[in-house]
Formats: sequence, C-alpha cells, structure tokens
Amino acid sequence: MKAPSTSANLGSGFDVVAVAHDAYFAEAYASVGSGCGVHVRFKGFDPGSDNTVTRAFLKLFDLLGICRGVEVEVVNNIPVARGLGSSGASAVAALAAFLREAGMKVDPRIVVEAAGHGEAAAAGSPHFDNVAGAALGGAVVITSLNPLDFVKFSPRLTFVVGVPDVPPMPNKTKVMREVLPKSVEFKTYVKQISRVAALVSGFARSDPALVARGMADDVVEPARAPHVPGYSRVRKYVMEAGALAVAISGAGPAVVALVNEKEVDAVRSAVLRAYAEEGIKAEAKVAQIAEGALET
Ligand SMILES: Nc1ncnc2c1ncn2[C@@H]1O[C@H](COP(=O)(O)OP(=O)(O)OP(=O)(O)O)[C@@H](O)[C@H]1O
Ligand SMILES: N[C@@H](CCO)C(=O)O
Repeated sequence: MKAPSTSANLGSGFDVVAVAHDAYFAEAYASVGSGCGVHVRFKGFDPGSDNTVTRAFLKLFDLLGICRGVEVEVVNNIPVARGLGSSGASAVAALAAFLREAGMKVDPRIVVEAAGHGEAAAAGSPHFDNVAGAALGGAVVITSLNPLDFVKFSPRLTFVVGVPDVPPMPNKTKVMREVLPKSVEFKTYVKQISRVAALVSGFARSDPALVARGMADDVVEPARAPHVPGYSRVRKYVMEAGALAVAISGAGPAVVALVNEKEVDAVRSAVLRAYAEEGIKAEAKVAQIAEGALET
C-alpha cells in the first residue's frame, strides 16, 4: 500500500491540520501468518527496532484486542527528518497493507490513533496530524483529540515543496517540539484561532486565498524559524515570486508554499535560488493534494 507525504500544521494549525500531497510516497507490503508478533524490514532508511511501524502495530492490536503474526517491508521514498511526515506515512502504509492482507475493515479513527501513537518513537510524543493526512488524504482537520476524530476535505490546492539537503538534526521533531513556547498572550490566541478558522473555511470552500490567510502564524513558526536553514530567504523570495503563502512543513526543515497554477514555475525557481544563495543544495517539487492510504 502507498501513503503520501504530508505537510502538517500549515502555519496556525499546529498538531491539528495536515495536507496530503503527491510529492513523495511511502510503500509497505505485508504478509499475515499464524502466531503473534510483528517483524518489520525497512528498505533504505532504517530507524532501528523502536520505530513508528512496530509501535503502531502494537497499539492497533491493543485497540482491536487481537494479535497476529505479521511480516512487513517498508520502502520509504519520503525524505526522512524533513518535515514531510515520513515516519507517520511508513506506519500508515504498513497498517493499511496489513488490513488489506488480513481482509479487515477497521474504522479509520482506530488506524489513525494507532499510527499517531507510533509517532512517539519519532517525535517523543504522539501526534495525529501527519498520520491522519497520510491515511485519509486531502486536507485533514483534527476535530477532537480525546476521543480522536477528524474531518477530511478535498480542496484543489497546488504547492511547491522545498526540501533542503542538510544534515538531519538528531531527534529533529522532538527538539522542534521542545523549542515551542509554553504559553501565549490572549490576543495572540484570538488571532491564531481566526487563522485556523480561515484554514478550515478555505479547505471547505476550496479557496486557496482563505487557506493562505490561515497559514500565517505568530506562535510556532517564530520559535522554529531560527532552526530552519534558509527559511527567511526562501520565505522572502517565494512571496516576491507570487506565492499565496509559505510555511514550515511540519517540524521542518522543508518548506511548503501555496501557489496558484500560474505562479508554479516562478515560485519553484525562487525556492531553488534562495537555497542556492544560502549555499544549500535543495529539491523543489510541485505537488497536488493526494489521496490517502485508506482510500485505495
Ligand atoms: N519510522 C521511524 N521510526 C522511528 N523514528 C523515525 C522513523 N522515521 C524517522 N525517524 C526519526 O524520527 C525523527 C523525525 O523523523 P521523521 O521522518 O518523522 O521526520 P519528518 O519526516 O520530518 O516528519 P514530520 O513531518 O513529523 O516532521 C528523525 O530523527 C528520524 O531519524
Ligand atoms: N505537528 C507536528 C508535526 C510534525 O511533523 C509538529 O509540528 O511537531
């Protein structure tokens, strides 16, 4: 099964918003046997024995009150530790592959809950945005954390995703969650919730200008931007090139720009020029909203 890359947060939607895009995909193959226990093989990047996939299966079996013998192979083509949801997508693709092989239909909320708990292996704490996007596809909004629930929208959005080739920060997502402020001023809170409202309204109306308004952020991005190589220059250049908005993708360092089709080439060139001037090799991919692993 395939699971798409995702950009979580989109500025103001920290931990509750993610978009699935067709920039990259993780794939997983599963076989189901007798017995009880999961064996995972990773082709390419191998995170080791304590990984999101194994934890996701343990949580899934716990939630379903079952145990099965499962062999899984993960082929993850989503750049790791870049803010593109690679750890979450590998877990979602693996769970989806298992469920198909086992002939099981399971409530998507259970799959997302299991994969989101698996994220603790990568981020230090569970979070459900990337995995909800990878599972459902489209633009997903977490509407309740306990019990977990979410709403999927299918807006027509076009992105340019800039992926810098920089040495991965050890425990990157965990570190980028530790730099976040512990509190915000009430007036900032009100500004932020109006932005999340703009994100959701923009998803519902498939209105890029409204989504762009929601991608502004006065809380998470200012805390993280200093740790994202080239971000201020990329941000400046892509906005000058006509992007509607730009944000750190997930916990970074990748960036995600929302664009109108007619600005795609100019914004993609601006991303590459900005990184080049920073002396950073980078990739810039044009991406559309993608379907999730549970759709196929
Ligand atoms: N499947 C995995 N299991 C456990 N740890 C992982 C896995 N994949 C990556 N990691 C590690 O977790 C950290 C975050 O990696 P991950 O790939 O989740 O980041 P990301 O793609 O940037 O995701 P996000 O969009 O959540 O920031 C890195 O230190 C990485 O080495
Ligand atoms: N919402 C999470 C996503 C990580 O991709 C964070 O920003 O830490």
